[in-house]
Amino acid sequence: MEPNVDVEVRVALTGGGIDREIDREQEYVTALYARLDALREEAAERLAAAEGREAAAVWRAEAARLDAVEQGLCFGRLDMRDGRCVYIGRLGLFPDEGGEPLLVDWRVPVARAFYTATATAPGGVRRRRNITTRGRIVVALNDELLTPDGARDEDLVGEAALLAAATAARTGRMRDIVSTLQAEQDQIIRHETDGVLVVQGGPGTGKTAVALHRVAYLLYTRPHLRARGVLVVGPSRVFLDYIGQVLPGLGENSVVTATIADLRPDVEISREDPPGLVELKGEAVMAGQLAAAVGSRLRTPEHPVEVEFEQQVLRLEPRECDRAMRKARRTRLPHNQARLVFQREIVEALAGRLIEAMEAIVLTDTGEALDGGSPDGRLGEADLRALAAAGVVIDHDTGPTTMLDEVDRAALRNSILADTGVQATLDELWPPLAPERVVSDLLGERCDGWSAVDVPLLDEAAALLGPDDGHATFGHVVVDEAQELSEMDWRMLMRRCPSRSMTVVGDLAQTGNPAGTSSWDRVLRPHVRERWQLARLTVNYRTPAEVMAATADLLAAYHPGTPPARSIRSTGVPPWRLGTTRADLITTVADLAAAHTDGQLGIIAPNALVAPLAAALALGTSPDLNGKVVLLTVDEAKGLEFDSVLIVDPAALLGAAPHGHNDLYVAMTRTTQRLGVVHPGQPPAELSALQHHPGRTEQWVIYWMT
Ligand SMILES: Nc1ncnc2c1ncn2[C@@H]1O[C@H](COP(=O)(O)OP(=O)(O)OP(=O)(O)O)[C@@H](O)[C@H]1O
Repeated sequence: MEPNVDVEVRVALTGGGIDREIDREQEYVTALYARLDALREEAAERLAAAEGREAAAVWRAEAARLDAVEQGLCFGRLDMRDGRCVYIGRLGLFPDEGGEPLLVDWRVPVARAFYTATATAPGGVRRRRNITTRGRIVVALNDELLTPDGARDEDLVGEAALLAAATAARTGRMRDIVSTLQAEQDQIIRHETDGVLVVQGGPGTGKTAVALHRVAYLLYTRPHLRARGVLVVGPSRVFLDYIGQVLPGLGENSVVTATIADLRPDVEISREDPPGLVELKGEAVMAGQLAAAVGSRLRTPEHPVEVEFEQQVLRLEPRECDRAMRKARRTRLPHNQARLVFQREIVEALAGRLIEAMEAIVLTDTGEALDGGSPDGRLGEADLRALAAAGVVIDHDTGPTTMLDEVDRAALRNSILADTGVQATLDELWPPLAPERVVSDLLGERCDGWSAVDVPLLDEAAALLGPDDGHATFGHVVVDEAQELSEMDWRMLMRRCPSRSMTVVGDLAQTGNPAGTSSWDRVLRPHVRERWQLARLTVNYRTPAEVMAATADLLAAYHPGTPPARSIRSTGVPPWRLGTTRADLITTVADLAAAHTDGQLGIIAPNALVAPLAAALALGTSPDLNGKVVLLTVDEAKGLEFDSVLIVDPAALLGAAPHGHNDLYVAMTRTTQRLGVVHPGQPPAELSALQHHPGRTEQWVIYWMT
């Protein structure tokens, strides 16, 4: 597809015309950087002056924000029909003396037209200009005149700049797209909902990019979120590393990024579960089972319980235990916290019994306690009559009416509580529990390490038991590759986000986790009922049309209702396959990798082949995103992209997991330019659309030629 630059503009921006325009913009951009430098200097001075005081943090953050916008400070300009000219950039800049802004922040309403104005709905804009800079130098301008006969493709704005970004070589780190955001993306970024916004879109439609820009937008427009915190959840550490530069590049350094497992750093993960178990452990019924397991540890005695305290035997009646238990449960506190209520009630009952016994002891007028009567020291009516007859004067008026004051009573309760016999009884009736114990008892497994899917179970147990100091909460949570989360993961995440303000992005056709989802409604409704909305992204900015065409059968077969995302470009290079033998598989991949020179190559292989391939390619078994060749599993490749992708043994990918077809789809859509598939034996039917590469195997370099 040709860049959609209006013909008039092409004419205007050729030869001397464009040079003059670039010079003019350079002057303006230079002035913007001068202003930025002045602000940086001021921030540095203020920081130095505030060092050691609380204000230092504010100035440190400001200095970081100003540093972050160095690249691409200004990237756009709107010429309005009313004659105004608005420069758009990564932050707002004002003249020293105040007045009209020199540069407006991309997040303010006036900047919105830069992303949404079209020839048919220009919104007061006459011309949109994309300004491309390298360092502080203006290197290109792309103009669109928003006249009725202007743009040809109403879906794409700033098309030349967009295509330049889409075809640029990848670096192993995601870049922000603030200068080329498209209208359907902008709409999501600025969506006003307070509830859950789900963004469903095919591969490469910008879901990750949009979610991260939405975070920057929300932090700008809802400043209270800075204090309450924003969490971005991704599928793997590799992925979080891949996206790690985007928010800092947008001036936002305060966001927490984590995988689900990272949210419980106290749990050490040392093993993997088979798919069947992963699926089982991810189901929401596990929460009910854990709650039932905790509840089943309470014991209401059928007969009185005898408690020994300081050589006395006290009896706790079943109804007293039952009452205490009901009172504790009514608090709806977690198990270990409700236990304190139960304990207080039981201690109170025992103390009451002792106090009653003590107060029943009758004193003489000289203050002596009279022994006798029943075994607990009580004197019955008959005893008293006998004593009176014996001439003992009982002091009913002046003698102390109670032996124990409040301090004595409190001391008595404390010593009951501290008594090991009493504690043993309490533990029997309402045992204190630890999450690890509850989970391992329920799973019936030896507790010899945890898998990643145990984490939400442990978190659930921690929440049931309380107090759970191990979890922070956030004002907004972004979930990327959200189709991978199990029902138990969702429960864990919802506990981190009491406000239920979330941006959830994913693609149901890419679900690889056997416990992942095939319905947004099913996973969200239990937590937010109707408070969620669906937005869609429809344009694929990553994968060339030729590659998407090769995935069409796969998508149609397994997700018949899902419309494919439309690629914005084609490369003219068809994806290819190469048959080999199992014996030659590793060396073939190594030869192909050695012949790849143009950009970054991602090799996506079944788990079992990672170790032998790593050895043959002299790579580590964990992916290194800085490498020219990156070796990864499909799980690790989720959300990532490479200039070229080589898929190894697709049949093994298809067969490895219940969602093998989705895994193959994910693997095929990671490329921005070229895709090759190496298969031992016959290719799987799902790849019938791929042509065998005509090249000869001794000329490996041909395979990557475009
Ligand atoms: N408006 C845009 N301008 C320039 N590049 C864009 C734009 N939107 C998306 N891209 C680029 O397209 C690529 C894919 O984006 P992203 O990873 O966010 O897609 P995704 O929908 O999350 O993909 P997937 O589901 O396949 O992981 C990235 O390189 C991103 O920078």
